[in-house]
Amino acid sequence: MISVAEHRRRILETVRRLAPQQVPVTQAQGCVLAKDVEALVPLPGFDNSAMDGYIVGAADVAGLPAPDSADSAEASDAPEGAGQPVRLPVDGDIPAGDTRQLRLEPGHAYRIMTGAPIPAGGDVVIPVELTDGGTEYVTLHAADAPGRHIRRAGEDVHAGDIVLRAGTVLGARQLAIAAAVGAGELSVYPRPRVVCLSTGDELLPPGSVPGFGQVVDSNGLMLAAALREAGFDARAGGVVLDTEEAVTAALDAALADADAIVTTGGVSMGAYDAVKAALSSLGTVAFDKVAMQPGKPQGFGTLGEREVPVFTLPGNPVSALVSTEVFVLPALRTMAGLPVEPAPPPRARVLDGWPSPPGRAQFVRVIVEEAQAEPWMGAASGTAGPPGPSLRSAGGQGSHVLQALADADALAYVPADVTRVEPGDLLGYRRLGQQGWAAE
Ligand SMILES: Nc1nc2c(c(=O)[nH]1)N[C@H]1C(S)=C(S)[C@@H](COP(=O)(O)OP(=O)(O)OC[C@H]3O[C@@H](n4cnc5c(N)ncnc54)[C@H](O)[C@@H]3O)O[C@H]1N2
Ligand code: MOO
Repeated sequence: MISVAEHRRRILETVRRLAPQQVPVTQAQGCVLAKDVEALVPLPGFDNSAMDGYIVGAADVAGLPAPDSADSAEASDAPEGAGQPVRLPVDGDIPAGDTRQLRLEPGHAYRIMTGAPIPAGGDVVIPVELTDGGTEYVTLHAADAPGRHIRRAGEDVHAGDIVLRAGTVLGARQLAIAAAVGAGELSVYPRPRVVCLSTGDELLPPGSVPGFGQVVDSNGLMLAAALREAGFDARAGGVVLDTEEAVTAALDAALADADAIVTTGGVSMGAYDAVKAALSSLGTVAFDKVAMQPGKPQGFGTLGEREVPVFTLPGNPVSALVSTEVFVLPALRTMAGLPVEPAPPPRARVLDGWPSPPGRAQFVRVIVEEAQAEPWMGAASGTAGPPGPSLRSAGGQGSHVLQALADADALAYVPADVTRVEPGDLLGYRRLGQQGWAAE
């Protein structure tokens, strides 16, 4: 038997980051940038209005009171005539998207909308609330200092600025700035494409009601979904019969476009273990017993000229998912240019206890009990944080037990030398089905 760490090391020493590709900015979500993104244009791209209102020259509104003093203007000791409303002719509307390069004449106004370009000669925007809202003529009651309510070209980003650095993971906010500064395509490490093959004569496609001796292929669906949840382009490749020929043909077909292949089933000691049979004469896949529960029978190697990594996982559903979390996801993250693990695993105290097999690391399906369900916006700043969460077993820990797997929030890790977990013990755990990677 080899250790979990040894098997992981062998996998991580074999897989390589995929070659960078140019992809449209609309398809780059979740990818890691391979090159810095430089702004083609400044942000904002032009001086524009932050309010719906009127754009006027500073000299025309110099005598108006500031908005917050408008009500008390008459009582002030301002000179005669100061504070009186100003009436200006309105030369037209400037809506957002107006590409005319307009000039504002002294003594005139334009009605202007939020986001619309400021005409030459315009100094200050008077929000519509401080006016009578006129369209031919407008009466203005108050005015701010010049520049107010104008968003200046380049105040956010200058043309030529690096807005995103190579290595950044492209999430929603990063995609927004890349698109805003005019990027059409980005150089990224692509998301690995993965095919998940389910081997077994007993398997029926999802949607079937199984008869005696039959089992629905839940693995293909589950693993492809888990990999997609983690940000990869995974698909279930369907059921493959337990013959060497069927497995060889399915692997050949998957090799056409997959960057990695995951199989489940057919890797233990059975007389019909077709995956072992097919791969013994193909590629570099080696089969090992790994000191873990569940997930003991494992195979890994590469296939074909592109040296596509192949993970042959055990067929028991819990074993397949645990193997995916422990071996497949770190490998795919490496191929995608991401850190091997999304973040250091948190640790929490165990509420109950359970036995753990001697000499094997145990991956336990657990419920994470939050100590305090406080909405994040309700937390008062400057006070001591709430106590951390606790862990309890999600139920049956057999490698066929789907209910506890479905109910669990996380996998807790019990080192190989521990034979019993006691209430109050501290265990590291990893949330299941969670995204949210941090860039290095
Ligand atoms: N004599 C021994 N027998 C077994 C050993 C061993 O060391 N000596 N190891 C056991 C362990 S541990 C595991 S894990 C399993 C792994 O077996 P295989 O990878 O060969 O998987 P199968 O035999 O094909 O299936 C096991 C189990 O899982 C169900 N299964 C398979 N594929 C799917 C699927 N796509 N969706 C849902 N369920 C699936 C299958 O029906 C079986 O019940 O071997 C032990 N045996
Ligand atoms: O190792 Mo198997 O994966 O326990 O059931």
